[in-house]
Amino acid sequence: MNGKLSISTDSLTKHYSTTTAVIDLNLAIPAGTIYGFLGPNGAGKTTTIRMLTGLTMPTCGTAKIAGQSISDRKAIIPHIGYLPESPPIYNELTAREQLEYHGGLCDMSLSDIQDRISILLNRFGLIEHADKRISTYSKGMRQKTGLIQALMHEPEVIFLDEPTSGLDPRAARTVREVLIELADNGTTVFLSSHILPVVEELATVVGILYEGSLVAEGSPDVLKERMISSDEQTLEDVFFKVTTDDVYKENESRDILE
Ligand SMILES: Nc1ncnc2c1ncn2[C@@H]1O[C@H](COP(=O)(O)OP(=O)(O)OP(=O)(O)O)[C@@H](O)[C@H]1O
Repeated sequence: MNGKLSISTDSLTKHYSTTTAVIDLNLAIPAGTIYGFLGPNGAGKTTTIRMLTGLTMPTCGTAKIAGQSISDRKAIIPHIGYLPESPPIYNELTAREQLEYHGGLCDMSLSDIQDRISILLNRFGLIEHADKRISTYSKGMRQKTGLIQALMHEPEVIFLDEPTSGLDPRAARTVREVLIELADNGTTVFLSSHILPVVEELATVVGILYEGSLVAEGSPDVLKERMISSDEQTLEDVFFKVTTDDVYKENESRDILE
């Protein structure tokens, strides 16, 4: 990890008519961080990711991804990979065609596209199915295709919404190993997941969103230490504590990012 910020937001806020989805979100995430983004259903995680990937405009506030303003989606696209909850892939295409198409959109050269497709299809055990239509794929195979697509242009920042969803244990382990390797090489991984043991294992920093506000942030160990209890604590205990109505106030844990 170095001091360069890959993701920074300043009072990022999104209102949908009468709903406030995200309010005054301030993030400062250095390159090489695996940032576990947690929160109950409806907390504002997807809205945050959609703002950070330029898919929806904030109502107010600003953000930069890899130094580029999110208001300029064209400028951020080459720097980001995004795996939403439902992988954005075409049933009519084969995985190879889908990935070639995506590589072209990312301005990759043909030889880079072919090299990356081959490496990643092998890594995720999909090579034998690469020339079958995606419409014939299982949920896990679709998920792997979406994940490869998010990674193939080697973006500096990767946004992942439940990346291990639908994967068998071996594939889920491969994903975890790949994410650790990416972060070791300076890629920033923004990981939204309800699977707390996965976040606890992978994340170097965890942020917990509750009703649109960041109510806790810090390393999993720091957050656990801040729980006032003699019992052994898990990230799940922290999650339940900070997402009750008796909102746990954020304080010194943010210092670790600044
Ligand atoms: N397009 C939209 N129009 C109106 N309200 C929306 C829209 N998208 C999200 N919301 C509302 O914004 C709030 C935050 O939703 P969001 O999808 O960001 O939460 P989330 O944390 O991703 O939830 P989940 O874990 O269930 O996926 C919710 O109250 C939701 O109903």
